[in-house]
Amino acid sequence: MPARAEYIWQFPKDHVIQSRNSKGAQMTGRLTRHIVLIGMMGAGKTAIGTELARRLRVPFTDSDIEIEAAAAMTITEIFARDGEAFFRAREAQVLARLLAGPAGVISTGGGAWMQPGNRDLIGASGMSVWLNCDPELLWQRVRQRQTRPLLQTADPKGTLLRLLAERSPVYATAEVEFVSRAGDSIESSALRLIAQLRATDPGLMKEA
Ligand SMILES: Nc1ncnc2c1ncn2[C@@H]1O[C@H](COP(=O)(O)OP(=O)(O)O)[C@@H](O)[C@H]1O
Ligand SMILES: O=C(O)C1=C[C@@H](OP(=O)(O)O)[C@@H](O)[C@H](O)C1
Ligand SMILES: [Mg+2]
Repeated sequence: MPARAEYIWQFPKDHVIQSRNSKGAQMTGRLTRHIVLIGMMGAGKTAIGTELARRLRVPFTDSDIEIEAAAAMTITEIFARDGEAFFRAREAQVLARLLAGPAGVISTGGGAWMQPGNRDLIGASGMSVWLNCDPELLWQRVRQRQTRPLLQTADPKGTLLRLLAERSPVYATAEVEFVSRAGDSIESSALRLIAQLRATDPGLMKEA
């Protein structure tokens, strides 16, 4: 039995177990591996991932939401109190735990794919999908919200563009690239993504 703090990070909380159980019957046999959404802040990993899982009737998890639940703190509070390195360690633990669970849609935080260990783990049991998004569209989506500590700088747009430039070559190593377009709704993006995933891997979704 791990110490209490490790237990909280590495194992699901009760509500996660229950939501998985209640959806388990629907889901069994439908996805042969996880669909793991990666990409920049504002690309729509959380929004499109939620809709994708709803349409596929598979469990949806988001590593940021899981971290916040385990810590009983917001991402902003975790960064402020414990720093980015602490957050990255927790993120890796949470991802490992989600990847060990039943196949579903997992939305990651924008920095998760930058860690080689995370990429290896995701590749072992999931299909990595890069939500690629135009820089201006990213900025329009993230500028409204103060929930991303990495963008709390004197020049948040410049920071976003710098991070995007640094990260894009690594994001591009994902198995699938999905281009998120300005005119598309979340719903139409999810439908287009399902079609693309089916075409990429016909064995990914098994009919129930
Ligand atoms: N077509 C779209 N695809 C994705 N997100 C969209 C779209 N249109 C509007 N949005 C909004 O943009 C934001 C995307 O943020 P989010 O899903 O949190 O991205 P991420 O998890 O990648 O940081 C959300 O507020 C979402 O409602
Ligand atoms: O890009 C990043 O390094 C981060 C992205 C955020 O998630 P979203 O990509 O869902 O906004 C969150 O994990 C944290 O603020 C760090
Ligand atoms: Mg998100």
